Amino acid sequence: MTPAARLQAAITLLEAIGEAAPKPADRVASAWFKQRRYIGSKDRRAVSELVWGCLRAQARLGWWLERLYVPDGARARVLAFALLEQGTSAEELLRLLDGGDRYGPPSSDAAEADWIARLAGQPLEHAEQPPSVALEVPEWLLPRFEAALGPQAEAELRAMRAPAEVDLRVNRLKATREAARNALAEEGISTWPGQWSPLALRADGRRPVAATRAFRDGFVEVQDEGSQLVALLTGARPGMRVCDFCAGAGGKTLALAGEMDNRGQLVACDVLEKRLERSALRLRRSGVHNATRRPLSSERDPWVKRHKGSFDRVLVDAPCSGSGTWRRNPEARWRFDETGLDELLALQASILESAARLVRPGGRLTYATCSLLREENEEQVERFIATREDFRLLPLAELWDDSMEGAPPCEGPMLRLTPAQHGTDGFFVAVLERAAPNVSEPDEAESREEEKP
Ligand SMILES: C[S@@+](CC[C@H](N)C(=O)[O-])C[C@H]1O[C@@H](n2cnc3c(N)ncnc32)[C@H](O)[C@@H]1O
Repeated sequence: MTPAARLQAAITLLEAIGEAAPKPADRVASAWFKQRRYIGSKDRRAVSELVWGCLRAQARLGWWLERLYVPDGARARVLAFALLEQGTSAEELLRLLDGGDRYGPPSSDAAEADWIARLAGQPLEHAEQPPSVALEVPEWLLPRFEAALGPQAEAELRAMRAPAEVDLRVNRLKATREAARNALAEEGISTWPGQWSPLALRADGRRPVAATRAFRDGFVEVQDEGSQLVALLTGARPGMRVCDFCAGAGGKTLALAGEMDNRGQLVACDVLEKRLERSALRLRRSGVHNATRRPLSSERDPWVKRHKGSFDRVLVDAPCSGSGTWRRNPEARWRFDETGLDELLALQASILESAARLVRPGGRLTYATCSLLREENEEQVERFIATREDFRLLPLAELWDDSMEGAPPCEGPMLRLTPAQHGTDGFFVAVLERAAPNVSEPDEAESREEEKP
């Protein structure tokens, strides 16, 4: 592809992402590239870099376009990004636009040539941008980040603007970390051990791991190191009965299965059956034999009542704002509002309350999110404990020693991981233990009501 054709491809893809909202950008992009198999890997990387650059700089680009009275759109954004962040000069850009390349963008008019000349040489981040623009965070959310992260908020939000590393989790059922690392190296993929998880490998990210034999043979899965820690801290062990209550496409189910060494029972639940189905192939590839999938009508599905008190471990990887994963899904930050957050908070509380019923006395309930907001994390757990005398928070340091080497990365009973501090996506984990019998569940009466026809 010529540089001009790459520009045009980026404009078209950015437009497609905008039109397909709220569909996640990575899904739109992968379908878009699939329909254009003639685009080679180098060009694909260059186009993606432009598009993801624009998504990461959404607010700052918008600020610049508004300042120069430029009508907003995919073309303006891609061109502005090339000028502001990629160091393309105005002359170079105009040469590309006006060079008559049949696969390039249509040539520029006088108004466009004028703003291109004025924008060239400016920095993407400007001292006059308000903090929410410079830090790429919706204005209403900034105070919540500050409340959660204190003086670290700015550093974390800056870290969240950058792309994430490619993390892999070694599948214990098929390989050791060393064996997986060697297998990947033989296929030209360099990796190095992660900092926290004993199963983590960090890849250089320039070659697609999913195309390797090591991946197809189930030696590794792509999974952020923070997500690996959530699964490890759940403390699933061979022979246990384990429920992954919000299993989605099975990212953590796979990790739990590895910890169980294929022994015991693992049940993956979710309200989205299609998402749950996507885990089937991954479970097969990973050689997991002890997992079943259980679609739920809601968190209060009668299945929960029927299986109350029967699981040693229950993981609630709750639906959340995803505010810890903006490095991977930069567009997600603009796609939810205060009402959406309030709805999520109510859902999280309800899921936690219902999933808690599944835990046997002496068993554990793990609550996790990929959010950094206190409302979704510490406050949910504190509210739950305040109403449930039969659950107590387990100290993280103890749980950490059971599964990890080295000191835990934070103090206190709950774990919060952040991109700037830990090099992972933002995650939150709290593990609660259910007391021995004779403390009755407060919602027993209510759940009996539910079962009436
Ligand atoms: C953070 S995602 C789970 C990601 C998954 N555990 C993984 O590691 O790949 C949260 C999941 O909760 C599911 N969910 C939403 N509402 C639910 C409910 N009421 N009961 C159970 N699961 C629910 C969503 O469909 C979504 O798949």
